[in-house]
Amino acid sequence: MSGKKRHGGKGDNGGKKSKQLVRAELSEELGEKNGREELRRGWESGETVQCGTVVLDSVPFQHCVIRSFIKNEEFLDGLKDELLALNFHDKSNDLYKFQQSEDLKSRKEPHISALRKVLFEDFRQWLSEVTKVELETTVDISCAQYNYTDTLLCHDDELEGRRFAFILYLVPEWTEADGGALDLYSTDEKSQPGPIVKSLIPSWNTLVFFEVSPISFHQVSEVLSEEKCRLSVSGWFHGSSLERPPRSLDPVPVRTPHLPCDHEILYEWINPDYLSVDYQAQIQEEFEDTSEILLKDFLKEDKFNAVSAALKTESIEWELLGPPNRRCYKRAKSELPDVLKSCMELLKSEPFFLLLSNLTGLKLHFLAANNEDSDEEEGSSELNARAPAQGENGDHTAQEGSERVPVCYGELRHWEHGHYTMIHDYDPERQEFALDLLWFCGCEDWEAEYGGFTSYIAKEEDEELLTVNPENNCLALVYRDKETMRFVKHINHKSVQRDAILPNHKGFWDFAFVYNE
Ligand SMILES: O=C(O)CCC(=O)C(=O)O
Ligand SMILES: [Fe+2]
Repeated sequence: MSGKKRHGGKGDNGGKKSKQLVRAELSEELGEKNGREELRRGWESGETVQCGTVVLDSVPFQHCVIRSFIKNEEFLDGLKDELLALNFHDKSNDLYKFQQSEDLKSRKEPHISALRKVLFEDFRQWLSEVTKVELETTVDISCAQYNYTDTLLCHDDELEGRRFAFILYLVPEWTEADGGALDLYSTDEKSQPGPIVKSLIPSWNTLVFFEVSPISFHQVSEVLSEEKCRLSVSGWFHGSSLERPPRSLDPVPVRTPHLPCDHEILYEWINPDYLSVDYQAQIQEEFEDTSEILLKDFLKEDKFNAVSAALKTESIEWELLGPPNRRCYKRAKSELPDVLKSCMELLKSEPFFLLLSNLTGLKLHFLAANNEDSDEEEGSSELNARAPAQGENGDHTAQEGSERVPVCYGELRHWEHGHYTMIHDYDPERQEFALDLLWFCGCEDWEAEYGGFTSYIAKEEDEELLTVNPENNCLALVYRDKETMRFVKHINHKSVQRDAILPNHKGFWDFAFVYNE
């Protein structure tokens, strides 16, 4: 007998006897046969059914809310204590920020064990009866804490074997103003999530379950309460998954070759330090080592001020981009005030492509490749283009013999509270070699803890390779290979305090361009 080993939690006096005393029971209403039959019919027909403490609904997808889920209330207090005594790990990536407990599958604490038993025995059977879905005995359960600014962005839960998701909330008095709602998204004809059509506010001893399907898009909205902890136990009942239709690819942005333009444009716009041949050579050397570089004070001060002023005071039309399982930020429409239009043109211009070649060693301009064969030869352009080291880094998938023309795509973006991008399988940016350019404006007093930074990670591993923090007039150049993905971290509620004291803007802006050799 392994009675010697004690498993921690408060209220656990280790003995076998106390374990047997701790029992969780489902609310009596769940035991009633008539109710169960009515719910079964409701589930089958997709109609909304309220049956005592149980409410079934199929909009926007089949889900159910069960209030007073566990009969013995005092059991829940014991459960909560055991859960809070567990080790929690900070989890943070493009999709979420919250704390997760160690796996609850084999924890021996009496209340946790009893909850597992009631969920995966009694309740699983109830669920099978109501939904007529055969469920496996697989135990898949953990505990989560969402505190101030934590969130789990839009996702569908789909993973082989998951048939129903469940969440049991152990929260204090909770209102809409506390955030942390379980939001359900509607979907369009291509099964892409659109607007949120239902928000379930968590409440003590309420269990929500829903069918995991290609349209079960939901999120935990950001917790806005600075004091309350949104504690929950959640997991999945497994069974055969529903069929998954292919997802739609994001439209590939139209990439264009450089715009012909006089070299004067560089002297008008760019800090002259970056136009010095020697300094460019130094930068290129560093870039070739690390594949990234930050160039501070990149634009001349008057240009930076002019762009800043235009962003803050001129009227610009923005569109909010989705779908929410992939991105949420504002992109400027093409009609722009003159100075911003000129700035966009600068970044697309031929001299700028050549400047980027000189700063990075990438072949973004034919002049940059001229002296490919000879290291001694100096470049022949006005800027003395230096030979870039033509590494193994080009994705030369173009048809053989045809010279590939370097291209770019760029947008002006506005980042505010609630905005983010996510890594996903249908991104045309996946699996390519590219030079990313970010140039920032409106970032005064921006803190990393607000989010909004761009994080580069190695595909498949969650390993963070590089973080680019927004900083005024700073140009970030990052060379991305096929194994590298990036996202912009969710901008959280802490940023709102800063917004409140800034005179004329919220969040920040960036010009985001991608260049391909
Ligand atoms: O806590 C919730 O309300 C939902 C959690 C969730 O969606 C998940 O863990 O996948
Ligand atoms: Fe989920």
